[in-house]
Amino acid sequence: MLRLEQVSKIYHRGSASIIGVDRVSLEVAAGEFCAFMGPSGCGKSTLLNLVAGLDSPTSGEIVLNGRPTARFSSDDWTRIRREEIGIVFQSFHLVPGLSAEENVAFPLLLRGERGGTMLRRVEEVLDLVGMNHRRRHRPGELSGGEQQRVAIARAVVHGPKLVVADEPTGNLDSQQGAAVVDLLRTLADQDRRTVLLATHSGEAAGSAHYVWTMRDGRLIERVASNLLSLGL
Ligand SMILES: Nc1ncnc2c1ncn2[C@@H]1O[C@H](COP(=O)(O)OP(=O)(O)OP(=O)(O)O)[C@@H](O)[C@H]1O
Repeated sequence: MLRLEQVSKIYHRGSASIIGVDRVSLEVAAGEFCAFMGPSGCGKSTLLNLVAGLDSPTSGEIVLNGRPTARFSSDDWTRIRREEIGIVFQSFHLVPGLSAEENVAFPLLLRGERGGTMLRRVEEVLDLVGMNHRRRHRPGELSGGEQQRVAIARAVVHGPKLVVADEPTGNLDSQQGAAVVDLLRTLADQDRRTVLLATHSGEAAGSAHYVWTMRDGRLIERVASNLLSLGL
């Protein structure tokens, strides 16, 4: 579903070159939940941004569902993000003036969907994240964990095959964080979505099927997530 070949991202600031991601090669199959873990600045966000087309690589190739992304125009990327990718950020980015269900409906409205079928889909994903009972609440009336669950519902309402989550538990306490990563695991296990998670947290990464550790923009080691708790 996703393949990276020797992907690098170098940022230039004046005469300085800053390595974002350094010669990363990997393959992620459909339905896999893969976490990227490592210290601040190791390249986790850069890697996810490259995969989601929010940034473009300096060199190397990214192949998404058999298509090299270098060939995508910015209009292609907009359509692909609207149809095939769901993105979850650390700060939930919900629209404050809209209710939970209006926030979740938003991507469908952008696609021109209306009516009963759309409303049923919104209800279905709010059920999936356990937030139907709060559907009329605005973000300011929800806890951080609840807001993130609504943000996940919004990220998957259009049925994307790939979900990219950048530090989704960063603003949450450990109990709320656990509920959020469990939900990401459900998206992979039940719906066969591919999920990429960037996190500092070994606890969060432990919910993935496997974890890539990163340092200085490089993938270091692929670890089975059940070994994380043993400190291996
Ligand atoms: N737009 C940019 N311009 C210049 N350098 C950047 C830019 N974005 C990221 N970097 C640099 O690239 C490197 C990787 O950053 P990145 O944000 O991917 O790390 P991260 O692992 O996600 O960190 P954190 O856990 O703190 O979010 C860092 O050295 C960072 O300073």
